[in-house]
Amino acid sequence: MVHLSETASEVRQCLKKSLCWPRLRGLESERAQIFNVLKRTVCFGESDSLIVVGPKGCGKSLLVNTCLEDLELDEQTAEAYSTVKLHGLVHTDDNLALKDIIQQLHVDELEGDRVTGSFADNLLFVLQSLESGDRKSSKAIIFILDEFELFCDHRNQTLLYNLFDVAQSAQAPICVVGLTCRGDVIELLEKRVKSRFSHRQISLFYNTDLSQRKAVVASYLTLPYSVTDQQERLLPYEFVKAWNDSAKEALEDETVTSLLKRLLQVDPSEKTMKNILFRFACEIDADTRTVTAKRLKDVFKRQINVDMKKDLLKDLSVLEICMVIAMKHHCDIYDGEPFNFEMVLKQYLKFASQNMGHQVTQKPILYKVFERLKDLELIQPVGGASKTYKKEFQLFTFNLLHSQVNEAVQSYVGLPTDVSHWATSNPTA
Ligand SMILES: Nc1ncnc2c1ncn2[C@@H]1O[C@H](COP(=O)(O)OP(=O)(O)OP(=O)(O)O)[C@@H](O)[C@H]1O
Repeated sequence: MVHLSETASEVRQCLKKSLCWPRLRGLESERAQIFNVLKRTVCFGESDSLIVVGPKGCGKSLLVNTCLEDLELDEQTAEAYSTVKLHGLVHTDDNLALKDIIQQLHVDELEGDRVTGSFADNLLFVLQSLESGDRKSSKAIIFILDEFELFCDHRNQTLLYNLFDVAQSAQAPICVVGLTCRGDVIELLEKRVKSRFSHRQISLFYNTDLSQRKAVVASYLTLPYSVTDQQERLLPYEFVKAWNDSAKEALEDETVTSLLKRLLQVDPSEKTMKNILFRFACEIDADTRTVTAKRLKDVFKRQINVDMKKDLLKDLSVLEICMVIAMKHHCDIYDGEPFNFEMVLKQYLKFASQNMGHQVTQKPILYKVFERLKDLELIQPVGGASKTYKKEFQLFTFNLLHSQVNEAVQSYVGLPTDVSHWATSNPTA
């Protein structure tokens, strides 16, 4: 006789397991592309470099880790390479990175030998210490640089320069793979570093298709009929069937669908969605026999209500809110086209001259406000910060939904009435 709490714990475990050990879905061509680059380095000693660019939580790490697993399983490449993983938030300077490279390559005994040489000498010495015979028989090294853009802040970009230099001049068989969220990352590279980079770039995007998102949620909520590991099976077939059927049904619920849609608009990253489902899994108790739409609604609503941007908007000053409204109006008029400070200023002045008369704020102060909104990431530069334009003409995109602005305006305590009227007025009228 199976106890109800044991069933609940088994269900929790199954769901958490599938949430924690994801398998890559789709991205076949990107996977093949990265795998081929890595394989060429490992099998033929062809050094290379590439950067995977995509927004947070879109699957960059999962994609690269899957390619590394593929490499491990491939008979031709197994054990013929070493992997070094560095992270921009951990390896905040090049010496820290070099120390970790030495540790990860298990060549610690070399550390004392070359402490007097330059960084480049030391790095090359470490890489060449793994060589044996000709280039093809040397052990290849795959460098994974997560949060790649942070390595660009290192002094003189020495690590990047040396890694790309080794890769380009084929001094040792290495492949440098950078992972970053910044689409303008190439512009962050110094000229001499940029010229050594292969310019191989792979871009990933969020999948915002609602029916595909539903299928993903369903796959995470589905319990397996057979347990593959050695555990004793506790869940009866009828229970699993009822659970899986109820999950499908709950996902067809109208409110659940609209909540999923809203979440895709607010935060399309799969990471967030998985966090919500993880919470759902944690809350499964002995009374949970099926997936109900009500439970799903509860967890999704809780997450959607924790809208960070909404919280940020709540703390803005009236002037900052005015600039946000001016941006919203610009987007309404020009159909979401990017804007620069001068364009937003024009919208603001149109309103201020009609409603505030003598209180019109000076341009330098408004520019400071604009910069603060940029620092809060409520607006985002198009194509990175360009040095060729004056900063007032740098183009930005609006990172807020109109509904977020409207809600913030409605809930703002003490906002002047003319500002709230302006927020809800039709700018094209
Ligand atoms: N194509 C996909 N297939 C399966 N899972 C995915 C896919 N894309 C994203 N995910 C899920 O999203 C989560 C985040 O993925 P991952 O950590 O690889 O993103 P990332 O782009 O590296 O994020 P960050 O920029 O924050 O480092 C993973 O747990 C993974 O389960």
